[in-house]
Amino acid sequence: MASADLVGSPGEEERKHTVVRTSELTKRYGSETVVDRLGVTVRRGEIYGFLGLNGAGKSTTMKMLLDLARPTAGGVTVFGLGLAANRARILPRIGSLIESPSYYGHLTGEENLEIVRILKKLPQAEIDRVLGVVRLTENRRKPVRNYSLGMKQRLGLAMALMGSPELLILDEPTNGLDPSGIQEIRDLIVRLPSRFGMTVLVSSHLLSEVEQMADTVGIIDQGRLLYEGALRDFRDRGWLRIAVADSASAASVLRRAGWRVTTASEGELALPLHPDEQIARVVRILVGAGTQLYRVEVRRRTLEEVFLQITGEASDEKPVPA
Ligand SMILES: Nc1ncnc2c1ncn2[C@@H]1O[C@H](COP(=O)(O)OP(=O)(O)OP(=O)(O)O)[C@@H](O)[C@H]1O
Repeated sequence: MASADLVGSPGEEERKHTVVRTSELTKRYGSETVVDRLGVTVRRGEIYGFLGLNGAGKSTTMKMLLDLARPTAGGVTVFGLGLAANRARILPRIGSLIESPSYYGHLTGEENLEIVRILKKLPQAEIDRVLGVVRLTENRRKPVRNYSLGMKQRLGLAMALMGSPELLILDEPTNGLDPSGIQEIRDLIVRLPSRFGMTVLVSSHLLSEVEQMADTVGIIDQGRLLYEGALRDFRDRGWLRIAVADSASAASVLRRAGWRVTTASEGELALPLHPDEQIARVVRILVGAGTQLYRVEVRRRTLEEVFLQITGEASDEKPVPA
């Protein structure tokens, strides 16, 4: 049975809203499982941040989405079509930048794009368009070997944008760039859905980066999907930090009253975030028990804290109540 057959038959809704869906997607190299029954869903018009430490399986997954690696098991649906049986219909609608861009250093940016243009049978004007999008118009006649790393990466992005693909798959596009290069690439990516109606799947091992670009995040570790959801949901979750003179006795006062409390550090309590009325109750209980209360603050979780918690590396100094 072809692996695509494992993917459920896509309905009209699926076609409309879902651009990529993987089902039980698995890749093994020898005895090593590098992608493990992965089920991700990328929706139309969103920027999906694929986040994981180095070696988590991001590149391998992206290669399977582009038919550059064959799944050991499971399937991939793109634009509502099973990839295994519909490569010729799907792949021309995807642009990609996997690892570092391939270009000829002795040719100019324009000449490199000309090669892609001929391969994809696109009109001449497409070169001008993508050069404009990535802001390389002024440097179009320079040999690429004289480009900065950031310019080379923008050229790679321009190549991926040739022909206005509906889906763009970018593997660590800011890797190795300096802060201004990172900013440039990030700004370009963020605007793609609204400017061109594109859907973007972008991987990163940098939490701060995903946080600044993505609508949805998928966290992968050792080939497994640990979390998939709106980035907003992470930010909205948080906890209360209460600074008191004696945290041990204040914690036992609250626990006796039925509250879930952890001692964040000497002199500090941490509670899950509650609505304001409940915070007022907590304060009343503490003050009523004679606690010296110095400060009550709401702390939002950073993506990094969420990530550390999910990957089981959270330290005890950073309690993250559910
Ligand atoms: N062709 C291959 N043969 C054998 N093992 C491979 C192959 N490609 C990748 N791997 C292994 O699969 C695992 C996942 O690699 P992958 O490149 O997908 O991770 P990643 O999350 O993209 O990380 P990175 O950002 O470091 O590329 C790694 O342990 C890697 O060594």
